[in-house]
Amino acid sequence: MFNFGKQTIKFVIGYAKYSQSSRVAKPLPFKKPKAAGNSIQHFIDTKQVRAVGGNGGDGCISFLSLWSNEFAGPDGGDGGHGGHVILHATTDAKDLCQLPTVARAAEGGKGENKNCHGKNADHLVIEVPVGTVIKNINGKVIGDLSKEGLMFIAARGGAGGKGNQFFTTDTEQSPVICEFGAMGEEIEYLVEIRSMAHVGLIGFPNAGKSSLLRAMSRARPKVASYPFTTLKPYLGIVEYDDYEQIAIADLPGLIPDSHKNKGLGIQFLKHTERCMVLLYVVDASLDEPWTYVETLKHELLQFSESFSDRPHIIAANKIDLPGAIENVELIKSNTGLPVIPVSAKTGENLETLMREIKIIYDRSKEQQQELQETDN
Ligand SMILES: Nc1nc2c(ncn2[C@@H]2O[C@H](COP(=O)(O)OP(=O)(O)OP(=O)(O)O)[C@@H](O)[C@H]2O)c(=O)[nH]1
Ligand SMILES: [Mg+2]
Repeated sequence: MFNFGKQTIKFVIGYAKYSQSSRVAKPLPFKKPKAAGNSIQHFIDTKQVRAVGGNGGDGCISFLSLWSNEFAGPDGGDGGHGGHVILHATTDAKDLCQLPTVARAAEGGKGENKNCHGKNADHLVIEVPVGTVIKNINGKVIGDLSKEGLMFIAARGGAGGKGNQFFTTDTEQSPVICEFGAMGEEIEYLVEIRSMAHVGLIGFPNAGKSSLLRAMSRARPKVASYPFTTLKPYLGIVEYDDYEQIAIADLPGLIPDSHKNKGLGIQFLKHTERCMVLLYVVDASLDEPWTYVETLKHELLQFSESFSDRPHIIAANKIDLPGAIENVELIKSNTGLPVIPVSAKTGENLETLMREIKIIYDRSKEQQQELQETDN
């Protein structure tokens, strides 16, 4: 009926044979379990990196010899340029895990005869999160990738060497010299992320910072009744009716002498350096809670003087506990700062706190815009 070619018939027969033999049940193949050892990925926010630019390709010494012209002159081509190492800020990257400890760009290709130019190497472009700061080995800031798309050339590649054709002059028609490709730069950097939160939660351990962030946003930082539950900064986004989104950073707790590396130290405060607003969270149910605010302020100033003029308010947390509400007025009178009594547990007064944050945020945003306009 059908006009099958010879080959097609062979295939059909072969298939039938295969399906007959596959009727025999076989056990499922053994599946190797996944390694459990390194399945946890840590958030990497600082890294020391050695950036090495690619070397340029060497020039070539060559002389052209044609059937009609045995001595047709020098034709050694130039070497290609080495690649740069470039850091590129993008919102796709979340931490510095893509940044290798030694970032080495490719070398340029060698020059060839017949004046062939060596291949220019591709640049090594490494994606880092927006908010990455690049410091030299002495700790001085030399690059700040604060906006999406900004790039930083960490190490330049070497230029390609010239071939002997380049050195031909009126008096020297057959130069036997060429250049080596230049070496790429090799520079060490300290790279760190400064998160771009708008509001930073500052407080003693157990004050209820993580609980507040949980209550205000969809972030789910760990909450527990022991100190130093939060070991790393945690970001949450609060959405408002006007579609404004404010990023709030929950930070590890500060204690007296944190700047002397007590507790978890103060290095994580680098994440608050860009916060527009600081929210001091104090446990209002404790005795003399205003003294905690003074300590927090002192520790912040030990990290950076820039915190002195940062807008800040106090959230007097845990007002559901006995004795807390009486302390609110005392905190106000002792610190002279705006105090908002809240309870992260019951959600009492949270709306007032969020409204207050928005007002201060809007105000400082306007101030920043005015400053930028006057600068321009
Ligand atoms: N009663 C009451 N308890 C609260 C409130 N807020 C937080 N807590 C409790 O306080 C304890 C500490 O809360 P966390 O949110 O982990 O405190 P933290 O400031 O993030 O602490 P660290 O991460 O250790 O710095 C937990 O047991 C919470 O349940 C509150 O408004 N009322
Ligand atoms: Mg916490």
